[in-house]
Order: sequence, then structure tokens, then C-alpha cells
Amino acid sequence: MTPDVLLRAENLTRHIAGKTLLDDITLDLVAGARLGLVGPTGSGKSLLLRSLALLEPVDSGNLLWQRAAVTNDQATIYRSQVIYVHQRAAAFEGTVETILRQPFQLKSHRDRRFDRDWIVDQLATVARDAAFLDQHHEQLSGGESQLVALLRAIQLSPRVLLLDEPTSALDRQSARHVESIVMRWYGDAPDRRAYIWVSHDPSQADRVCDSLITMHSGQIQSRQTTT
Ligand SMILES: Nc1ncnc2c1ncn2[C@@H]1O[C@H](COP(=O)(O)OP(=O)(O)OP(=O)(O)O)[C@@H](O)[C@H]1O
Repeated sequence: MTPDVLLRAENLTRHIAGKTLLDDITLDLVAGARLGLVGPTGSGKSLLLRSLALLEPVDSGNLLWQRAAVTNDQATIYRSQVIYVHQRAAAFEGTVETILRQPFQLKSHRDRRFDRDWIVDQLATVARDAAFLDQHHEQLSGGESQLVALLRAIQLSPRVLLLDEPTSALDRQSARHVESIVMRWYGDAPDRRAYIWVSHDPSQADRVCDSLITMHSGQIQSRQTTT
């Protein structure tokens, strides 16, 4: 059976100040993929993920979503399907519930509704109850803030998560909570969803990834399966 390619990057290249930061990167992310992205500091992992999320431009190359080029017209739809989660949660303001409700005010998500019960059910997975929704963002720990960022993304049911070291600033328990939320999102539709997870922690990569891409100096150095 032909694999269902969700996201394809073809020959992505990016130069800044005479340096080649992404050097002819080609990769496919098929439905069901749990892909790890590893490599030394400065090898281009974040830049690649941010390029895939349309948060950084490229100088050349193509991005395809379900085999069709991602044009400017389709960028909004693409961004609702492919969500980037940064290692440090954004500086949100207000209560957790306010923060989680915000995306539904955007035009791209106006056909959806905030589902409080779903969120409370997710919070139970990470040992939090409904009272968590009333906490103000400035009172949250780094781990809690990252959980909010993740829930904010996955409540929109994206097909792809681009996870840029989402647990690197967290203690072990908070990191496991983040992992469990991602695994639950993935496990709800493993034949339709996929993620790329940047990690510097080999044991985490073993736990959460089925295949690995190693980057070096802006290039893909190797591809391997981990299972
Ligand atoms: N907007 C930018 N302007 C100039 N240089 C940049 C920019 N973004 C990234 N770089 C450079 O590109 C290279 C790759 O950066 P990137 O953040 O992608 O690395 P990384 O592999 O994610 O590293 P780390 O593991 O430390 O997060 C680095 O040398 C970085 O300084």
C-alpha cells in the first residue's frame, strides 16, 4: 500500500549571511510516523522545524501537504493541521481557560468550539483537576505552562505536531506528563497523525520515536529506525 504522505519537504535550502543553514533537505512525514530529529547544537533542527511550520522562509525548495504544494492561499489551513510547539511556552496572559479559549476566536477555527470537558479529561492524565483552569499563567511552573501550550495546540486536533524540544526545560515528571499528552493525542488516531520530535535525550527518543533523522551542519546525515 502507498504510504499516506502528510508532509513532504523537497530540497529545502536556507542561507543566512553567507552560511548554508539548511542544505538540500528532503523528507517525507507519513501518517503514523513518530519521527525523532536529533543532531548537535546548531545543526539546523529548529530551523528545519520552523520552516516546516511556515515560521521561517526558505530560499529554495518546496513544501507539500498531502502531495499538493502549500500556497499562500492554503497557509491558514496548513497551519491548522501542522502545529509547532516550542521548547519554552509562549508568554501567555490570563487564566489557563482564557488561554485555551483564545484559538477559537481565530477565523481559521471559528467552526470549532472550546470543549471544557475534553480538557478536564486530559488534565486528569497529568494529575490536574478542573481548578487548574482558573489558575493564572504567571502562577504556573515551567512544566505546567508547557502543558497549557500543548493542550492549546492539540485541542485543535492537528494532523501533525512539530515538537521542538518540548521537554528540555522540564523536570522528569513534567517531561513524562508532556509525553503522555502527546501519546494520547497520537493514540487517538495513529493512522492519521504524525509528529516530529526534536530531542537531545536518547532515552526519550527511544521511548517516543520509531525512526530518527540525524542532522549535521544543515544536512540530513542519517536516517534510521529505532524499533
Ligand atoms: N534567524 C537566524 N538568523 C541567523 N542565524 C540563524 C537563524 N536561525 C538559526 N540560525 C543559525 O542556524 C544554525 C542552526 O540553528 P538551529 O536553531 O536550527 O539549531 P539546532 O540544531 O536547533 O540547535 P539546538 O540543538 O541548540 O537547539 C545555528 O548556527 C544558528 O545560529
